[in-house]
Amino acid sequence: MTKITVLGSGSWGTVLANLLVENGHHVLLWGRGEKEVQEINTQHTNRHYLPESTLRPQLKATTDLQAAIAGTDAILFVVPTKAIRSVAQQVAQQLTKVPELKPIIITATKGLEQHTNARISEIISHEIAANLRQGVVVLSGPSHAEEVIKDDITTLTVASKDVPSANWVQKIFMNDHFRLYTNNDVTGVEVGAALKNVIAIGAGIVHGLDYGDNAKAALMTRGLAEMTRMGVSLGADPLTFSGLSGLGDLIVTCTSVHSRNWRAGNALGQGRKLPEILADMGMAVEGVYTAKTAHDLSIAQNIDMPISESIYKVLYEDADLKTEVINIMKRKGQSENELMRPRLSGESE
Ligand SMILES: NC(=O)c1ccc[n+]([C@@H]2O[C@H](COP(=O)([O-])OP(=O)(O)OC[C@H]3O[C@@H](n4cnc5c(N)ncnc54)[C@H](O)[C@@H]3O)[C@@H](O)[C@H]2O)c1
Ligand SMILES: O=P(O)(O)OC[C@H](O)CO
Repeated sequence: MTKITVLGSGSWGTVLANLLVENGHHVLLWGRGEKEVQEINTQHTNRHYLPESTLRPQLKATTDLQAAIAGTDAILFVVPTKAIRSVAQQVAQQLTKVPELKPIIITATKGLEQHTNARISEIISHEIAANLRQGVVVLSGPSHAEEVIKDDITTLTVASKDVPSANWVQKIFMNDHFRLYTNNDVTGVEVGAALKNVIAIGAGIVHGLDYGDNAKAALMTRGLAEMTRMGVSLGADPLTFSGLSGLGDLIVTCTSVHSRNWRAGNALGQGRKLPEILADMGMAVEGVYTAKTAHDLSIAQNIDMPISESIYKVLYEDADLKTEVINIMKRKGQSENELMRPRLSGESE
């Protein structure tokens, strides 16, 4: 039987662990909260993150990282972006004690690290030396935990430069309601996954401000153009952005009430303040964090990202929402044919 370690007992980690149990694998879920781990083991629930769901009784959780990793075939990271590096360092410490283990590493986290602008697979590959593991595989796509836990139909992308590792991950996750496609464009998949969260905050803002469907379609389409521009500047294939990890995830995150990013934006549009929104959410809202990285990256790469930049200003500079919308509309006329438009210094965003 395949043994899989899942790191992060929040919404997505718990649901992916539960799905792997459903597929017949031996799964150990590692969490940092003793109470949460006890609840999963004894009541088969995780009420803070999944209030209405019951988990499979075979799913076991632990706070002991060494025990979670012992004898494992694969380690799946599902902690928020800001925790990835420190958790990867802890994992590397454990793997050094058992160098013969060499698990496949998987990540389902969506973000870009602040200050370094690094993608999740880059952080993990750097912190866990290649001699301690097999390939690093990225799992991404339109997938809300709230629907996967109900066995609703979901499709994802598994991206890796290591084809055997990607094929292995595709196989362990697939079943009649969970379908995966492989992709070798790791950069495109990870950049799309991270940047769509920023655009989803914008989609929530537009809804909260009571703009119509035209505005929502415009935001998603021009947001996708920004995501693609940035991805291509970092070496991604533009076609990846039409796939599940790009357009697919953008659609679900910009239109679903399950989305934490959309809900945060919607609350901002209705006039609530960010600290209060985040405190009430009690779950990762990755787009808030990624908006800062997108801002830094757009300067570093000299890439024009007016929508993401406006969202950054709303989040970090307390900019007025309606003024930002009007400023985007009043920008100089552009051609839709242009893929790589540089950031124009001094232009009003
Ligand atoms: N929720 C979803 O439907 C969903 C779907 C696809 C991808 N994702 C991505 O998965 C990642 C996790 O999201 P989530 O929704 O599960 O978040 P969440 O807020 O529901 O859970 C995060 C979990 O990580 C734990 N954690 C935080 N910092 C930690 C640390 N330093 N060490 C150990 N554990 C730590 C928290 O205690 C919590 O259990 C995010 O990048 C998100 O974008 C989420
Ligand atoms: O709830 P969100 O906004 O974090 O989005 C979750 C997933 O990324 C959707 O695919």
